[in-house]
Amino acid sequence: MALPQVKIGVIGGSGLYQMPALTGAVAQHIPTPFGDPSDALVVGELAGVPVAFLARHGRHHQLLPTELPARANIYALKTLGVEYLISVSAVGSLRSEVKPLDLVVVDQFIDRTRNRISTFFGAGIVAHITFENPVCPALAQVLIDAINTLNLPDVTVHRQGTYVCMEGPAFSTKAESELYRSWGATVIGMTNLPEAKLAREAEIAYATLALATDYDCWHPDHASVSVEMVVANLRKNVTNAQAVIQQAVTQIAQQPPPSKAHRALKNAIMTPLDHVPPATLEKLRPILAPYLKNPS
Ligand SMILES: CSC[C@H]1O[C@H](OP(=O)(O)O)[C@H](O)[C@@H]1O
Ligand SMILES: Nc1ncnc2[nH]cnc12
Repeated sequence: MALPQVKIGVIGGSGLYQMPALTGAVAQHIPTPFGDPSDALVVGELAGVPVAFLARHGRHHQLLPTELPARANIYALKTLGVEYLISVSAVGSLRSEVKPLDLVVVDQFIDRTRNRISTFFGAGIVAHITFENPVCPALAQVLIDAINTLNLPDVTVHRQGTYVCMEGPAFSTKAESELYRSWGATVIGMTNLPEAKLAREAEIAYATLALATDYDCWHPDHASVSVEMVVANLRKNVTNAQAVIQQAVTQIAQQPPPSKAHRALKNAIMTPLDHVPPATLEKLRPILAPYLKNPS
């Protein structure tokens, strides 16, 4: 049976394993050439707008950051027709002004992962996407506007910030935490960078709504991060996150923001497509479709 087509995707991280506001939800199991996604993609409507939701670590939080099938996740979302992808993530704060329970609309990343595959390319096709601005500024602005429109009581929003993506699963040492602070980074997590790269390769606009849950382990006046602390703070602000997503989705549906990400491969593919092995072209068909002579 043909899959439903949905323009907006949401990846929920720690603490956001489902979206109760999603109506008419149907679970879609979408196998991909890169394996199975983290879980079924749940397709339904948020305030009347079709949305696909995916629990990043699986609905029971059973996948480590290193084990996340990021390629399958992004590929499956692309197969559904997703053009805008909102990531919701728990992060540690590396700055005193970003307090636990604050929201950060991240605009930069630093890659400290060591054991992830963050490209769809290879196997006879080479491409180099531009990644100077890893987050789609137009989609990030939608998140900021959504937060401002909601006027949530007691919520501080930071309109930009650099997210260090570490390998995990252990949290950082104090020396690492201080190192990232000396680099000027704002928050730390373990998941978003591979997703952002793969979404760009798949020409999907990507933005992150980061929920600060702790001060990692650098702050002299605050206890070091623990799962207990992260979960307690997530419980408090996951409702806010869902409200922001619903508002953002409404705004995207009313006025889809133009995004350069939607043409990210235009000048990125090095290998002439007639020199790419047919099996590779077939595997990447949903991603390469606009550039193929015979797209369907
Ligand atoms: C439960 S604390 C560490 C865990 O939380 C974050 O996950 P996500 O980005 O999916 O919200 C962090 O990256 C770690 O995976
Ligand atoms: N301090 C931290 N480090 C890495 N990932 C996190 N997720 C939430 N808090 C974190």
